[in-house]
Amino acid sequence: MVTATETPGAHGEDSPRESSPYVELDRATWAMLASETESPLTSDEVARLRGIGDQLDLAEIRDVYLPLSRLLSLRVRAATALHHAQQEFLHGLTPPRTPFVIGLAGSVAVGKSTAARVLQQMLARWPEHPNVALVTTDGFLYPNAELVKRGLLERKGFPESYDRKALMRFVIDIKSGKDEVEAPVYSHLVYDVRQDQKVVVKKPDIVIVEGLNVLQPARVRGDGRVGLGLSDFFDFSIYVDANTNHIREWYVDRFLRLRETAFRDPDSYFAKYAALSHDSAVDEARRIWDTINGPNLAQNVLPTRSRATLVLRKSADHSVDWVRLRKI
Ligand SMILES: Nc1ncnc2c1ncn2[C@@H]1O[C@H](COP(=O)(O)OP(=O)(O)O)[C@@H](O)[C@H]1O
Ligand SMILES: CC(C)(COP(=O)(O)O)[C@@H](O)C(=O)NCCC(=O)O
Repeated sequence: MVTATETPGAHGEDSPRESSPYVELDRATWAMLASETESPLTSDEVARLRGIGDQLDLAEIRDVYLPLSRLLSLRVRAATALHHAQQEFLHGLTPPRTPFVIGLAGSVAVGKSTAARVLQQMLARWPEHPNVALVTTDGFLYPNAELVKRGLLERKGFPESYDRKALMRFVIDIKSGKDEVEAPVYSHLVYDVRQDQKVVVKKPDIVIVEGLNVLQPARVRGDGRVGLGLSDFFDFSIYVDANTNHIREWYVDRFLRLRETAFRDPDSYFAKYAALSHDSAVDEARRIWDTINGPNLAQNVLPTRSRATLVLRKSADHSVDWVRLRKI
């Protein structure tokens, strides 16, 4: 028997206490949901998936990601059955197959990319859906030259810094079952979109779309009409969450580590920071956080959390403390 908090309770703030659409489970209760399933990843594989500063070990895989991959696999199977039933009803008016699309949102430096890579690997081990693609939305940022033209270079990551039409087209093409869909690629090293590179998604069973703003609702147009938003095409969505003060510390710590590694590359946009003293580097990282990533989190990212099907809440050491699931 699994016992859980019926309302968002101490951690939630997104809905009234009665008839909450959410159920909140502490880590131990969530872990029990997959207690009889064997973890498909070895400790070497887990080490390869770990991002800078992330706390990811076999216990995290077993307690947090195994129940999630079971739940997702169950939902993929149900979605496939529903698609087939509807296709029969519509006499083939719908595409013969449509991938299961997972949106994965959260702040800069919260560990979205590690969570997405882990899920990709774990979901690919299920024989029913071996082809799991991962696409990050940073490829859809406008190139720096265009951001400069629009006066948006200091707003990288804000909703308006993306080519939202192209991102929407990409997800619609994926959901329409196109055999091959291309996405642009962003390089953190050069801090810009790579004009010479593309990622090709071929006949995927599952696509994970990871990015800051994937849960943003559709915009109201000038004439008052509301179109479709990206998340209207998601079969499931995940928000990676943590206390904002912790995320700010993780961002600064990561900046200091990158200063010892990636920033040393002469091609790095941040090469100018490699020579900074420790204290000046901390000041610079805090400045970037306090002027760009922090305000974007508060104004655009965090307000979308209540839209997620699942919230993974991390504690100060990066391990997931509790999980909140939309139960209806
Ligand atoms: N300036 C940088 N140079 C090299 N790699 C970076 C830089 N900034 C971020 N990264 C890497 O890019 C990935 C995505 O980072 P980010 O968008 O902050 O999302 P998250 O930390 O939630 O995965 C991470 O693996 C991070 O380590
Ligand atoms: C590239 C990002 C906007 C993240 O994009 P995402 O993949 O979430 O769409 C972000 O990592 C970033 O570079 N922000 C700008 C400020 C900074 O350098 O941290």
